Amino acid sequence: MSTTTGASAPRDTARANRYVIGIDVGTGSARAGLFDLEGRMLATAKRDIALFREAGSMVEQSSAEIWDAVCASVKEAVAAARIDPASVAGIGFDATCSLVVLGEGGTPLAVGPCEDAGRDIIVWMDHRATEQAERINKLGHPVLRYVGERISPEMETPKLLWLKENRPQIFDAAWQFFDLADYLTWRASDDLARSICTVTCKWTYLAHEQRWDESYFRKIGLDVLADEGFSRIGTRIVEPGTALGSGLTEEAAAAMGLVAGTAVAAGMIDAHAGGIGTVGIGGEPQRNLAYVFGTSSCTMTSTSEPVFVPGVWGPYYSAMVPGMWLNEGGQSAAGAAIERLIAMHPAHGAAKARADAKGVALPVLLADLALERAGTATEAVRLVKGLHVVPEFLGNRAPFADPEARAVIAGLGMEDDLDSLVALYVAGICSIGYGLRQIIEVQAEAGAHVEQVVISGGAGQSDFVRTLLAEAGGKPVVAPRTEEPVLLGSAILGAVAGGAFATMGEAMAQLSASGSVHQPATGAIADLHAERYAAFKALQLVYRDMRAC
Ligand SMILES: Nc1ncnc2c1ncn2[C@@H]1O[C@H](COP(=O)(O)OP(=O)(O)O)[C@@H](O)[C@H]1O
Ligand SMILES: O=C(CO)[C@H](O)[C@H](O)COP(=O)(O)O
Repeated sequence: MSTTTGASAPRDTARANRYVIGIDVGTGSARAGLFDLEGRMLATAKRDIALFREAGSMVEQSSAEIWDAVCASVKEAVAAARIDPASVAGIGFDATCSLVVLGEGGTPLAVGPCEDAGRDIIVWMDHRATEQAERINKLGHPVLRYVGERISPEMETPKLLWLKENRPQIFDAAWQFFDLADYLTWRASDDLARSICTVTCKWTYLAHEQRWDESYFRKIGLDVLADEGFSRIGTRIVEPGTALGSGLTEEAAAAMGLVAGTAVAAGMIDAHAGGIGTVGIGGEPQRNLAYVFGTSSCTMTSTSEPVFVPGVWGPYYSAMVPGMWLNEGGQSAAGAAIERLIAMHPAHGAAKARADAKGVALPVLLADLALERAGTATEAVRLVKGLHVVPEFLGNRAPFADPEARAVIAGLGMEDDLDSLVALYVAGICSIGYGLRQIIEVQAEAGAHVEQVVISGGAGQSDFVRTLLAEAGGKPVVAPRTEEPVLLGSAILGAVAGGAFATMGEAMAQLSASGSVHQPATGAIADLHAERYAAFKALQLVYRDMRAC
């Protein structure tokens, strides 16, 4: 699928007819967006990518498939925009924080028991390393202060430990372990540099001290990585947006339909690219909480000084906005939780057929139906009538850092009609908003205050969702001007690497702007959300106490 828009040429002649490309690899798809140097997207293209699930919370992907999807998307976007490939100043990559395992010469290695080398990625949402994470947490090493006190099984060191303990032949044979974004920049440029963003947020690199902590690796049982001088996980750590190697290799350029030597930027995790594409709004990143609502959700808060919030990842130095500290929260399942919630309802099949016939995704159809039935997005909460959801199907990422938390649904009846499915959908979206509110409150108590939420991600494109999040979450939700803030964030990296802007700060300030603003609820609707938020917290708590039996 690709789309083109008929934007007029940029006013600044030095910047006219020069373009940048952003690539975003989410959980479900790889996408490329081609932007001019005023932040307008001229074309985009997308390829879906496969996800393989196995018993034991295992979720795997293929790096070769993802690379091919990236190249095909770039080629299609460039062709759709009808630009001269030589006018592309730079290319940036973001991706989910999944672990790629490659053997000598870059050959894929099977990460799981199915022994399929076509599955060489342990996906971020894979919880196979929960036991390893728990063991690491019990050791209480000081680096854990910089991951919100508790390492998550979604991070890379527990996953590496799992590989070493469960698939030692693969662990030993591995030539490089990459975060997915770093794998992509290596494929593009042949440069093994890692991004500060990936290794600080997911691998325990201490960016504020510019070092790995050897004692951590030794203490948790990954001493071999320290013995090797970290050569398999990264010895050159660079700022996102740094120009890598000599730009695109001949091979990568041919696969993408671009010119060899085109600047390739050190990349970022996808949520962080969403942050870069949005927090520059208003010129004061610390006022804005970047909320990236896709398969998962991420809350990205920037501060000048480190703020330690137990249960919220970080503080990470310079991992998103250069020179600022980052706290990262959110939920492991957000869009995925809504999908799971509605899939359980008896009317799901019929509703899905209706959505397919209209050519829209089911959550989009349900949002339209809720709006139709309620009259306004604000009134939609009244459709919910006693239905409460805690959507923690894949644990609580923040503020409890509890991967074993589970979802609660209260108030179900025998209804099997479309209206009750619509109500369940609305209750689910409200609960995503209550989870956001809980993180904002806990962070504020610790000293990280935000004034507004700037939204990105696939689910964040819906005005209905934005309004409900503002009303349930209790903060204004600002939609960026661009319809693709994550792709824009990634393109900003490419623009800096290509020399179109001197710094990330300059590029962010010039290319991000706000669109619509959705205000928190007032009056009776605010009271209703306050009551429902209290119910959300009560259910969360009561289930935590009873889940062992
Ligand atoms: N209106 C909506 N309401 C709820 N969820 C939505 C809506 N639109 C999209 N989504 C969800 O957003 C997710 C896709 O977002 P996207 O950012 O493209 O995903 P990713 O980058 O994780 O692959 C899916 O889980 C999808 O169901
Ligand atoms: O952990 C994360 C960021 O730190 C993300 O949740 C992960 O990368 C998946 O992203 P998405 O929901 O966009 O597919």
